[in-house]
Amino acid sequence: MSSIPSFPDDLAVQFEPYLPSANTNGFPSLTLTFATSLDSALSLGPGIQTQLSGSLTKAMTHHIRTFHSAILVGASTAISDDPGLNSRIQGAKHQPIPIVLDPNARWNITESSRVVQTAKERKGRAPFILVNSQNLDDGAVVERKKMLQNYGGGYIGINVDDSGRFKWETILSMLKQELGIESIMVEGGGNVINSLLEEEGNRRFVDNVIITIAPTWLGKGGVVVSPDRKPDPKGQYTQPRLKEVKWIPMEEDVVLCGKLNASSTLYNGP
Ligand SMILES: NC(=O)C1=CN([C@@H]2O[C@H](COP(=O)(O)OP(=O)(O)OC[C@H]3O[C@@H](n4cnc5c(N)ncnc54)[C@H](OP(=O)(O)O)[C@@H]3O)[C@@H](O)[C@H]2O)C=CC1
Ligand SMILES: Nc1nc(O)c(N)c(N[C@@H]2O[C@H](COP(=O)(O)O)[C@@H](O)[C@H]2O)n1
Repeated sequence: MSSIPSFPDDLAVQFEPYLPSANTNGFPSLTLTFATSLDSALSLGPGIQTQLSGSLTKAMTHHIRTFHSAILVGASTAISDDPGLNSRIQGAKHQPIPIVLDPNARWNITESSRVVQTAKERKGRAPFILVNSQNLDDGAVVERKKMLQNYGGGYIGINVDDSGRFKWETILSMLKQELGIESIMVEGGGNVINSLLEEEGNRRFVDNVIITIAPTWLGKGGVVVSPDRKPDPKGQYTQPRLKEVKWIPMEEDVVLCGKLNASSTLYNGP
C-alpha cells in the first residue's frame, strides 16, 4: 500500500469546523464520511469496490482519519473491500482503531487480511469486530479472536435486537466505555449509513458529515445512500437536512461538509 502525499494546509484548515470535538451527550463524536456518485451510489453493486474519490479527496479522507479514535464499517464492506482502515497520509501522527459490525461473524479475517497486515507492519491498528454475543463461543470466532489479540484487536459480543441488529446507542456507549473511543468516523457501506439516517433516534448521534461527490453516475443497481422514510400521522415527512453547510471543490470532486445532530426539514406528503 503506497503512502499518500500530505494534505495541503490551506485545504486542511477548511475542514477544522467539522472535526470531532468533545461531546456533552455521553457518546463519542460521530463523523459520517463517504464518497458518492451523482446518483447517490457508493459502489457499482454489493461486493464491488468502486474508486470514486480522486487523488486529492482520497488524501482528505486519510487526513480526516487521523483525527478520529476509530473508523467503523459494516461486514459487507470488510468482506468486499479487504480494506486497510488506517491512514496512509505522509507523517500520520495517529492511527484510528478499525471497528467492524459483523453480528453473524461472516468476515473470515485472517493473517493475510489487509487490516491485519497493516497492524503487523505497525502502519495501523488491529480491528475490533462486533458480533452477536451468541456467536462469541463459535469455534471460528474463538480462533480469529486469538489471532487478533496477538496484534491488540479482538471480538466483542453485543446483544442484537429482534431484527438481528445492534442498536446504535449500544454500539456507541460500548465503544466509549470498553475501548475509550471518543470519536468515530463511520465510512459505510450503504446499509450502515442508511440505518444511521433513517431513524430520528439515530440521526442525533451524527455530529459531522463530510461527503465526497464524484462527477459520475454509476447507474441502477448500485449500493445507494437513500434511507427509508416514514410519514407521521399527518402524512408529513421529517427528513434529515444538514446545517452549517460548506461546499469545497477539490480537483474534479466537490466535498460537502455539514452538521446534522437530528437537524431536519418537514416535507408535506403527496
Ligand atoms: N464509496 C464509499 O465511500 C464506500 C463504499 N463502500 C461500498 O459499499 C458496499 C457495501 O455496502 P453494503 O452492501 O450496504 O454493506 P455494509 O458495509 O453496510 O454492511 C452491511 C452489513 O453490516 C452489518 N450491519 C450493518 N448495520 C448493523 C447494525 N446496526 N447492527 C449489526 N450489524 C450491522 C450487517 O451484517 P449481517 O448481514 O451479517 O447482519 C449488514 O448486512 C461495498 O461495495 C463497498 O465497496 C463502503 C464504504 C464506503
Ligand atoms: N473515501 C472513499 N472514496 C472511495 O472512492 C471509496 N471507494 C471509499 N471506500 C472506503 O474506503 C475503504 C477502503 O480504503 P482503505 O483500504 O481503508 O484505505 C473502504 O472499505 C470504504 O470504507 N472511500
